[in-house]
Amino acid sequence: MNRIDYIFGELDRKKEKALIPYVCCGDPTVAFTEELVVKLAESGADLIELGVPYSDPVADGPTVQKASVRALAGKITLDKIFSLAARVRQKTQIPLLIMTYYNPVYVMGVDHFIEQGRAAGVDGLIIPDLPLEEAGPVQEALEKKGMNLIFLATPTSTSDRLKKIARLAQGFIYCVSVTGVTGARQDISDQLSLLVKRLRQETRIPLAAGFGISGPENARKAAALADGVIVGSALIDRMEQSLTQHPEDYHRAMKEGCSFVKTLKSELRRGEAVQLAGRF
Ligand SMILES: O=P(O)(O)OC[C@@H](O)[C@@H](O)c1c[nH]c2ccccc12
Repeated sequence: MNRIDYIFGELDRKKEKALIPYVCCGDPTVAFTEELVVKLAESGADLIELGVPYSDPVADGPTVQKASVRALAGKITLDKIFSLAARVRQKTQIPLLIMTYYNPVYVMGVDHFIEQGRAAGVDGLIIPDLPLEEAGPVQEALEKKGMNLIFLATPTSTSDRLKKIARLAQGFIYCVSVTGVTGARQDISDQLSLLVKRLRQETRIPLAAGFGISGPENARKAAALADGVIVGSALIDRMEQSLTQHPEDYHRAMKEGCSFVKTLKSELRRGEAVQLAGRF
């Protein structure tokens, strides 16, 4: 069994929801990301999204864009990200997902990219701009290495599309909770609840909600609907603020990030959120 299925099985047994932080690799340095990922795992994160910074993003909101600019300024590369993943893998068994636009995969070559990921102990890929219709070869290549392709479903996906996603999905489905770009928001929209209901009619695979989760309150709401939550911008915002107030105090920024993740996870351990989900 791969690490993704294993962790969702464990969470189900413990009646907990998954917390999936997104980190932007190399923001502000590779060493920071490396230590951060290990500490997030110790702070209650269940899976980690390792974001590949990209200069021409499609769905990144301002926070993720700024993080990517910082990482690119620090000369982050795919090779550095694979070796970062490999070093993290020496220290923790947390499932690692590489989140990247398709272009870097295409340029490196699908097989080579996947082989590098496998060697580094990566468990799956999330490729938001890879259309379902063209995902077949990538998914097959991943499958051969025991890795998963995580699909995204959005509030605007048609029923036909949701059916296809449900049929092909592995690991979990990334439920985009809003129409728009990434970034912390005040509240969880009704769109998420509808999307989850629609997907639930098609599949029992775990559903993780992302886009706009900004704190304990709306993490709990999202977790009441889905099996897990993905948090990117809100985590990056906290560390960025800390670094603005205390320049170069990386240790402090990392601590802030970890205590945020601890707070979020404690909401996802609460029984009431779990009962509402009704996966089984
Ligand atoms: O930042 P948010 O609103 O918490 O959402 C997670 C998101 O940042 C992360 O999963 C992500 C970063 N870039 C993306 C591009 C497409 C889809 C998702 C993403």
